[in-house]
Amino acid sequence: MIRASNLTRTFKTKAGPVEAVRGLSLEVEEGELVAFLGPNGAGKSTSVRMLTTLLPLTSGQAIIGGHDVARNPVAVRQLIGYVGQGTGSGPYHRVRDELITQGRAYRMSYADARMRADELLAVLELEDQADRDCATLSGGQKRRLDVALGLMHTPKILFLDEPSTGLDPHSRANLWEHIIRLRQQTGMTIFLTTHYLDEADNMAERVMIMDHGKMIADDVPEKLKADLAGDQIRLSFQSEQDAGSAAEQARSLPTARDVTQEGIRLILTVNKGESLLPGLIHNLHKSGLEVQTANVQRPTLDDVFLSLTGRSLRESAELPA
Ligand SMILES: Nc1ncnc2c1ncn2[C@@H]1O[C@H](COP(=O)(O)OP(=O)(O)OP(=O)(O)O)[C@@H](O)[C@H]1O
Repeated sequence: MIRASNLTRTFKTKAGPVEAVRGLSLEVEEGELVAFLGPNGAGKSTSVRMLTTLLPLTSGQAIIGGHDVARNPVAVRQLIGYVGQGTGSGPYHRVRDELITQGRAYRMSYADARMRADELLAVLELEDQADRDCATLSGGQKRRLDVALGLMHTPKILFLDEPSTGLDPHSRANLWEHIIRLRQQTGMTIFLTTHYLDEADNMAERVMIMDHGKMIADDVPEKLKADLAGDQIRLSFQSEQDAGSAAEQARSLPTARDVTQEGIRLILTVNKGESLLPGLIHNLHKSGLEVQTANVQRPTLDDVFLSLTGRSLRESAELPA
């Protein structure tokens, strides 16, 4: 559905060229929900804008639904919906009218546009707001309207650029409920960029991580976490000496990637921590080492980014509170 090979985009600025995207290749199949993650300035928006025909490519090729974005942008635009970072609605227009105007821009008849607008108002639970000015909507309602605007022409692929940034947790969850329901109903392909690691982790079937204009990881979240980060088993002992002896024993485990001792505490980075823990405690007990406390921490996508780049995505993304 989406295929990009070797995409680059260089901006000319007074301070010199900025290589925002440096050889990006990716593939997204029909019906997939893919999240594009990366810190500020990684090149996510620039990539999405190229894929959606909004920005010319410096080099490379992008094919969307069989159409080349550079050669046949009109056909691509018919296939895709794009919801950008800023709100797309005019403040003094009524919500339903705004949707109808959008439909008319896609050459729908007034009757069809009106019907589709009412359908989307229902799906996105904006019926009660239909006759209100867009300016009076809450942040969450505005974002839902933006999504509805992007869906007026029934696109096969929806691009969402940071759809939930700035929304409170309740509105984020609500927006996601709507997006997931829409997807279940239509089987739409969804490509989104986000700063929210939990959102990418929970919602997306596949996560692509971008850094400095390049793709540095592309896989299902569970696999990225297992392969690149691993679980952390945290144990504590009665004495530093016991922790030291346990560390020695733990280092001989074939699946232990890292063993760190901090006083009476031991941190093991391993594969499949939960299934390893009971046997580990049993073996330590047999050696006369009593574990006082034990827990397993599952990795996050931030741990994946950290293991790939040595930086925390959370910090470099300057997340909103
Ligand atoms: N029109 C432009 N002119 C010059 N530089 C630009 C332009 N647009 C983007 N850039 C630069 O390209 C790089 C990538 O920007 P882009 O907006 O694609 O990143 P991003 O990953 O989407 O970041 P964010 O998460 O902050 O939205 C940045 O260094 C940015 O300053």
